[in-house]
Amino acid sequence: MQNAPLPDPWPAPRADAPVVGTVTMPGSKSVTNRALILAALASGPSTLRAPLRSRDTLLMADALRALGVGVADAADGAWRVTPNALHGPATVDCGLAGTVMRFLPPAAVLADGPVTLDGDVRARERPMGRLIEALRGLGAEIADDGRAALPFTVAGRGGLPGGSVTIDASASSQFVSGLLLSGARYEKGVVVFHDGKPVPSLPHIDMTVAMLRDAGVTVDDGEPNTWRVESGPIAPLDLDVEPDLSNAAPFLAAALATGGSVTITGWPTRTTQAGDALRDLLARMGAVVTLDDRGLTVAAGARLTGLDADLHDVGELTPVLATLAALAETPSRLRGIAHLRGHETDRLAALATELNQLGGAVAETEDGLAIEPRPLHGGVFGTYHDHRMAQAGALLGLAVDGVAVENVATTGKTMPTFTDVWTELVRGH
Ligand SMILES: O=C(O)C1=C[C@@H](OP(=O)(O)O)[C@@H](O)[C@H](O)C1
Ligand SMILES: C=C(OP(=O)(O)O)C(=O)O
Repeated sequence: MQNAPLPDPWPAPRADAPVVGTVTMPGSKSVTNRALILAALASGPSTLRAPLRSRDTLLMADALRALGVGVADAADGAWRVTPNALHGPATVDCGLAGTVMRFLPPAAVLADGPVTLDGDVRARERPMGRLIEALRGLGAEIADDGRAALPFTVAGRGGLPGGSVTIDASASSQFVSGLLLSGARYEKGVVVFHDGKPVPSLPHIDMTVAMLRDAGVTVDDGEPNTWRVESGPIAPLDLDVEPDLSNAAPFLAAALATGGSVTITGWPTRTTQAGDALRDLLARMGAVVTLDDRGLTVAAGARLTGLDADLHDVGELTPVLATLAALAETPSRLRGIAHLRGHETDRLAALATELNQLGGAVAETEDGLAIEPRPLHGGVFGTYHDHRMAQAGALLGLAVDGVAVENVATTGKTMPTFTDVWTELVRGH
């Protein structure tokens, strides 16, 4: 049976007691979409167990299917991916997924015909130009309408010379990850040099490198800002997808916003996921953090203090951390996150606007946010098609009367079960 559509705006549940509970997160978006690309380019069929099924990953699966790859549901919930020579003509809907718009074009150059990519209205504004230029530098032909953004058409020729390329990846680490993920299938492999302001989200590039190595690809990342991928086969994957640690952020923050305690099951003891930084960041805000056999438990400490942190490496945690900071006892300063202006929405502007509208004192700085705690009041929290803004609104609603989240369904970008899991956690059953 189909679930009833969610009300819009969605009245966020208010916590009338400390939030205490255990949550099992669905699979990681970043791992799932990397695994899909690698499996599509591998030398045999792959199995991806417990993959994330959400808008971003279903769009990636559909994109690969459009190119001739088999992505089939297995009885145990796994995805079986059967690679194939990639075919064009094909059209790809990137939605608002950075991982689709940045990981798919470097693979589409291997198709034997044209591949046209487009996405949501906002997707046409997300940074793409440097990646398009880099692919052209490696021998690809790409036709755009002069805006160096979506929509554009990759003239697949069944292969790419590859070689060395210099790219300014300061707008998104995904430019580098995209080139590395497909680089082993280029005739000369790929060497990517970054030249520009520091690359954000480096743990995500580490994840790319680790997953390539697990698939038998030789990668040298020993020099800063340089990544070398040797040409060669990609071994089939047999992978258990880790839980999504970034999507765990609002659930863990719920404990701190309400004086409670939340456990996320299956938290990996070793991971390249950026969300692992929550252990340190939440502890710096006063949480008691325990990683043991049950998973990761975050419990409220004596005080919820503000945070002074550089989030350059873990920018996707910002909407939840900024919202928690607005509920803290002392001011916060979040730095190193100018690139968030090119995310699902301009997240710095969106957070300042929405928190201030409910009584907050949030100022945009050149590279982040300055947050002064203030008593907040209810109202509609706008989300700008941004799943993490919707999570932020839900978090605020735990501690502030009368918060309603506009278009909470946008959480389906990475967690279609968000409102169900959230409501169950808050209600305690
Ligand atoms: O490669 C990835 O899976 C991601 C990289 C990061 O992108 P940026 O480097 O554009 O911030 C991150 O914010 C995004 O949520 C996922
Ligand atoms: C920045 C994000 O997504 P994307 O993969 O679309 O860039 C995010 O999930 O916070």
